[in-house]
Amino acid sequence: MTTDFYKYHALGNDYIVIDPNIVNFNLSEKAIQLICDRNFGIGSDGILYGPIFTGDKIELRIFNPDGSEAEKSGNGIRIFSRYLVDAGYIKTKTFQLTTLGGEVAVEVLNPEATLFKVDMGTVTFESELIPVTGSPRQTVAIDLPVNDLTLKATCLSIGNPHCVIPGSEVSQELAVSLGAKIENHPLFPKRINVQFLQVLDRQNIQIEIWERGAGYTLASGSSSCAAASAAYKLGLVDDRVKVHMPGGEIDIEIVGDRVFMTGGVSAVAQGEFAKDFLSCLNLLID
Ligand SMILES: N[C@@H](CCC[C@H](N)C(=O)O)C(=O)O
Repeated sequence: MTTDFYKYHALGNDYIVIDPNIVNFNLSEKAIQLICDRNFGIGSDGILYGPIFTGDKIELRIFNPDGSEAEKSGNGIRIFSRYLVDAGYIKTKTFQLTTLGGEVAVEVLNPEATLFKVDMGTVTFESELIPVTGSPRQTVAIDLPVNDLTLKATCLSIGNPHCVIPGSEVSQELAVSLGAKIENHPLFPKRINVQFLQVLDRQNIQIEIWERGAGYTLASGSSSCAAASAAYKLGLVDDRVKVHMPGGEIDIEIVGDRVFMTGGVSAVAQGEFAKDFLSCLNLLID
């Protein structure tokens, strides 16, 4: 059997790895949508396409299930790092990856390669860099009108854009009812990932997530970095925070404007595309 794809999850946030060094496969928007479809395809919260070797860099491309390309993904980076170790590309404890959202530094924390620490890069609250429309400003506790509510949102970029909304309680219902409206709000020209944040104490936060291009997900690494950074900026938490999500927990450390994320990865499956499925995919490729 040849292996066309690998599937992993990080706290229930599942990704399919497609390695262009193995599969010569043109990933059109429609092909991505079909592969990620939970009824007509394999099903996942996204596709990790790589490694792409350019000079001494290892590039990773990250796709959402709607076919859009994301600049960064925290769980995606840990999953892809696990794949690089599993596939024998990486034999060192530390290495760098290049994403559209910048360079990240990865550390493999255990011999089984199930736990990773990632330097996710720097956070910015500057509206032009996220981006958020309107006059250039720091987007900390800004008004966000949605339906007949005016929410208080803190927006930031850690390579990809996030909008964090603190509240006294969070739930899946809240994320599902407001997520798509906020993702596609006119304030956010590149759309946005949304986190509903409840501060449990100064070292623990709970979040519910609505991901740009993916919808409701059980966990998100960049969302964990964003929610912890927003809570820290608002003075609600310390610089080390455990982020609780429906799928599990991630540890975040904030050092100046840099954010470090520590969390696990689990392998799920590896497999071959069936002939029927390949014919469907071929029809979707130009
Ligand atoms: N699940 C991810 C985030 C994936 C990208 C995101 N949907 C976007 O469009 O920016 C994570 O773990 O960070």
